Formats: sequence, C-alpha cells, structure tokens
Amino acid sequence: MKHYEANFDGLVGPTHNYAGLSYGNVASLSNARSVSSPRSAAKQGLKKMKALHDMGLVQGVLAPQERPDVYALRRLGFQGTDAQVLSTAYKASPAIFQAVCSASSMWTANAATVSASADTADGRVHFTPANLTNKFHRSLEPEVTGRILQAMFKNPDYFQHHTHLPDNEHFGDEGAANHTRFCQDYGLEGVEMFVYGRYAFDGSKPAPKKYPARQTREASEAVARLHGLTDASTVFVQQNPEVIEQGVFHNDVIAVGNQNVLFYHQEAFLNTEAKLAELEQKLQVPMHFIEVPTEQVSVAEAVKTYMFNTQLVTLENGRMVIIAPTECEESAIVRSYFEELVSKDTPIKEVRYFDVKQSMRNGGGPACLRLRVAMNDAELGAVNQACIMSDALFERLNSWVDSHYRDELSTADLADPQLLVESREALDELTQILQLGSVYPFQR
Ligand SMILES: N=C(N)NCCC[C@H](NC(=O)CCC(=O)O)C(=O)O
Repeated sequence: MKHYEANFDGLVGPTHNYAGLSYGNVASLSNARSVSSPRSAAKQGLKKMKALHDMGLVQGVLAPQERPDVYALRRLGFQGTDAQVLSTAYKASPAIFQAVCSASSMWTANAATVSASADTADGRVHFTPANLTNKFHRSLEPEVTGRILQAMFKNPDYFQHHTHLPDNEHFGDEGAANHTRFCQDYGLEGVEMFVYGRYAFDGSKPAPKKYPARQTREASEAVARLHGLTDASTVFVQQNPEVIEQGVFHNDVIAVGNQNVLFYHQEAFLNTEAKLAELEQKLQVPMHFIEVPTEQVSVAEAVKTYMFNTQLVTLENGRMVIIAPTECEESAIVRSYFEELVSKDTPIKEVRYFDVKQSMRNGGGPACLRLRVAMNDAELGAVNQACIMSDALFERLNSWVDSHYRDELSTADLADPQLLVESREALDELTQILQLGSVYPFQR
C-alpha cells in the first residue's frame, strides 16, 4: 500500500479583492483598497498547483465560495431583489458590504483540520471545517466549506466529516494553519501538533494584548477529541503572544513541518524546549528541529517574506523541497539563509520560488493556499477524481478563468450587480467541472 500527502489548493474566486479586513494581518491592512486582479490571482494559484503535480505530488483543487454573500446581507436585514440588497448594503454600510465580498476561502489552510486515518480511533480520515469566528468575513465560510469537502471526500467508509465548532470566539478555530502532523512516513501513526494563541476559559494565562489570538486551546482540544486522537498522539503548544503582536496571526506564518522535520523561528512558541521534547518522545522517531535564530532572521523579516509560510514537501526520491514565495528570493537575508540551509545535513535539499503576489498582498503565502490530506491508495481512490489536478484539468480551469474572471477589480467594482451574476455563472460551471453537485446556496 502506498501513502501520499495530497495538497488541495484553494482556487481563487472571481471576487478576489483587497479590503483590509484582517486586523492583525499586516499585509491585509497595508494593501487595503489596492486594485486586485482576480484573473492573475487565479492563474498564479493554478500554476503552483500544476508545478506540484509536475513534481510528482498528488495535487487537488478546492472550489471557492459564492461571493458576494447575499444571504448574509439578507440575514442582516437588507431586502429586495439581489441587486437591491447589494446596492442598499453598499450605500448603508460599505465595510459590511466589502466583508461579504471577500474571496478569502482561497486560503484553504483555514478550511478545516484534517487527521489522517493512521491517527484516528476509527481508522478513517477526519475533517472538521474551521469556524473562523475571529473575522466576520471568514466566519461566513464553514458551512459551504463543509459541503464542498463532503462532495470531494464522499465515501463514509473512509471519510468522517464533523460540523464546525460552536460559532463563538471561545471556540475560535482556524483549521490546519494551526495544526501540523508529524510522522516517519505518511501511512504510519503520527503525532499531531495543535498550536493555539490563548486560553478562552482562563484569563490568567498569557495572551496577546493588541492583536487577536484567533485560535483557542479549547478549540484545538475539541477538534482532537472529535477526531478520536489520543493523548499519546497529540501535542498542544502555545504560540508566543509576542509574535502574534508582530503579525503572526496563524502559526503557519512562523513554522512549517513535514514528516520528522519542523522548521520554525526561535520566537514562535512558548515553552519551546519542553514542548519539542514531548513531540519527539511521543513520535518515537528522531526529529530534525531546524530553528531559525532571531539574530539571523528577525520576526519582522519572516513576516514580510513569509519564509515559514512555505510548503515543505517530500519528493518520490525522499528529498524535501521548500515551496517559497518570490518575496523570499527578493530578500537578501532570507535567500542566503535558504542557500545555507540546503547545503546542511537535513532532509531539505532544495528551495523553489513561486510568484503568488496576488495572494501575498492579503497575507496568504504558498502554505495558506493549501490543505494537506494524508491518504493511502484506497482513500485516494475514493476521492472525487474530478478534483485531482491533471494536465487536462489545468487547461480546463485556465480557460474557465479566462472566460469568467475580470482582469481588475477595485473595491468600488464590488457593488456592480453584474459581478454577482458573473460569479454565479462561473461557479455553476465549476461545480460541473469538479463534479461537486449543488454545493452553493444559489444552486439550492
Ligand atoms: N495563514 C494562513 N493560513 N492563511 C492566510 C489567510 C489570510 C486572510 N486574509 C484576509 O482575509 C484578508 C482579506 C482582505 O483584507 O481583503 C486572513 O487574514 O484570514
């Protein structure tokens, strides 16, 4: 039996825009109101997916959500035809209006937490969509995310889907961005590391004061319980509140792991030494802990370049490759750090740079764009094959983007009622391409 770690990347939606919606996310705030290009954003994402497919990895596609979210506006009391709802909301409350237009579901590292069948009590792959309660625009995602995941991972013999956690900040859950699975091999039992920013029910514990800690310890524990993980196969680690204050709004902005490698910044965690010792002891496999010292790369430089928001993937020959954004190549500090890293005695042997600038401007690097699912042959065979990248699907999706996406979008363009029509036409066709069925509210 073979085992894989598949990456399911979020397809950028037709309303991709920069609205400055994420307090605590430096890039989102500093690029607010810039003009975006949904077409080139979607194509940059597709190029990365195709490149990983060409590297011999299993690559999948996760569909975006329906935006503008007219249903959310109706829940908030805006009435009339869809066009009237959009125009009255835009005039009455542009900030709420922009929030319901965000294409933020593209960052599928926040779509869900996924546990491999080798780790779970019932031997199935478990999925819990993230509730994303900390940001209104992201809290609109979990229901449709759950439906899309169920349409992709349908077979109940292999896949178990949970409802997202209660929609309250006490159980704020941001999904796989704060979760990393370590293992010797993808098919063997691993240890799942859950990283949280604060305790919800204990105010005496450390927490950031300025920027929000989006993930709570209680949420992480609830997901581990739902997935049937044992104490022996989990480690709960708190993020250093000081890095949250510097723009590390998810742990995947400051650390990335794969198999028995953890690549992380010196300041990423609290109680680092004891927690990493616990991880290694539970995994019972020697770990490569690659710690980047502050004196070599500051937290600010790491946040600016997203050197940890990288994908660490294992090729068939066993070599690990870092998939990094071009911002890392453009930084003399980070580029030379990587040059030195690949010459050292660790499994990481190469760095490949990708232009995902359209996503980076909203604080989303290569790692944000993908959801990892470790699977064996039988599980992979049970996945909806229309969602698995191939040369043909790459061509098909590129021409789909060409025929439906705009070249440019400013925040004012979001109020154009035609954008809703275009978006729904695009998504309707997409559900046929990816064979998802009627997952969107407008289709039900
Ligand atoms: N680190 C990971 N895994 N994901 C990145 C998510 C970026 C996203 N940005 C936004 O939602 C900005 C949207 C705007 O400002 O228009 C967020 O902050 O939740």
